[in-house]
Amino acid sequence: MKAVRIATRQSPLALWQARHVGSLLTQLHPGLEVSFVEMTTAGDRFLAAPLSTVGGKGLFVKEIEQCLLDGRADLAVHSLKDMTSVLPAGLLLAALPVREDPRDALCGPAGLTIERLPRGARVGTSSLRRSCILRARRPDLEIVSLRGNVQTRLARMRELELHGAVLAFAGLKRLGLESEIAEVLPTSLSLPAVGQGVLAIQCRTEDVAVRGLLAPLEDATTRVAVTAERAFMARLEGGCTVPLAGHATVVGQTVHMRGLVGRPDGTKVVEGERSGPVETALAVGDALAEDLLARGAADILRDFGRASAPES
Ligand SMILES: NCc1[nH]cc(CCC(=O)O)c1CC(=O)O
Repeated sequence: MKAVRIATRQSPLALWQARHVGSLLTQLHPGLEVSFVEMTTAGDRFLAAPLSTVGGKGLFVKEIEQCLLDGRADLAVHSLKDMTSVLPAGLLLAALPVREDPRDALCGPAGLTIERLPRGARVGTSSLRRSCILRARRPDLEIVSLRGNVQTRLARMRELELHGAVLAFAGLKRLGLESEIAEVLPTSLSLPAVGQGVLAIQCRTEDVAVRGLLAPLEDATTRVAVTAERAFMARLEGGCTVPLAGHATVVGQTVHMRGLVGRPDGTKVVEGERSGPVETALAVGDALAEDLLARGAADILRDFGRASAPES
């Protein structure tokens, strides 16, 4: 292959991620020509409405996938976190590179921590998961909805004079915005979203040439963690406007996963964990979902689940 076209959204984070994969590919395959097909997706066009009411996280991904299916591009780079558990026929996640730091980060003035937020502080986030987790820990906090790309959210945080805002560490790091971070939240405090920090490189299943180019970017450990996390999400997606968190790590030959389902206001949180050999990653995620369902997640899904998926 002499040239590949990479489909991407036009947000600064999406462009950074696509260019990053483009440069990894040219390092691996000297002489390969890389070009970019930049798209504005429905998710980018309806920024004013809460994501859960305009069709969910699949919105950022569907048009890019159609671009691949139509042959207008050869591969796409997504944030795995933005992808639903079912992929369209004919496409696959050909490579999952080494995961970036999956933790959430509290942005705001230096020295700020979740513990030090004053009573009744106003904290920005666009995610049901982050709202639920914050409120469960600090019921006095007022959660203010922040939408849009990373820079837009930080600008809104200042405009609205919020005390702070919670964003993904990975996105801030990629954009060189680490100086905005006051506290990186441990996963024990803020359990990450399924797939957070992982880049998903997608192509047509039948395109063996592109699959060959992408193969060296694959990280086996990331694949194991993602397999557990996405099995967990798939089992729970029946009610997808519900706060959901799931994070797996691999130590030696064991995959360990924690998961959480909660009420949006944080008044109830069902949490659990599960471990098993790496070859059983799918069963680990699935069994953890079953366990949470049996211990109260099914009630939460029944009360708060709707047809569309939230941003996580
Ligand atoms: N929901 C938007 C989104 N999708 C992926 C990331 C961060 C990068 C990643 O998780 O890989 C972000 C920004 C955020 O949540 O702050």
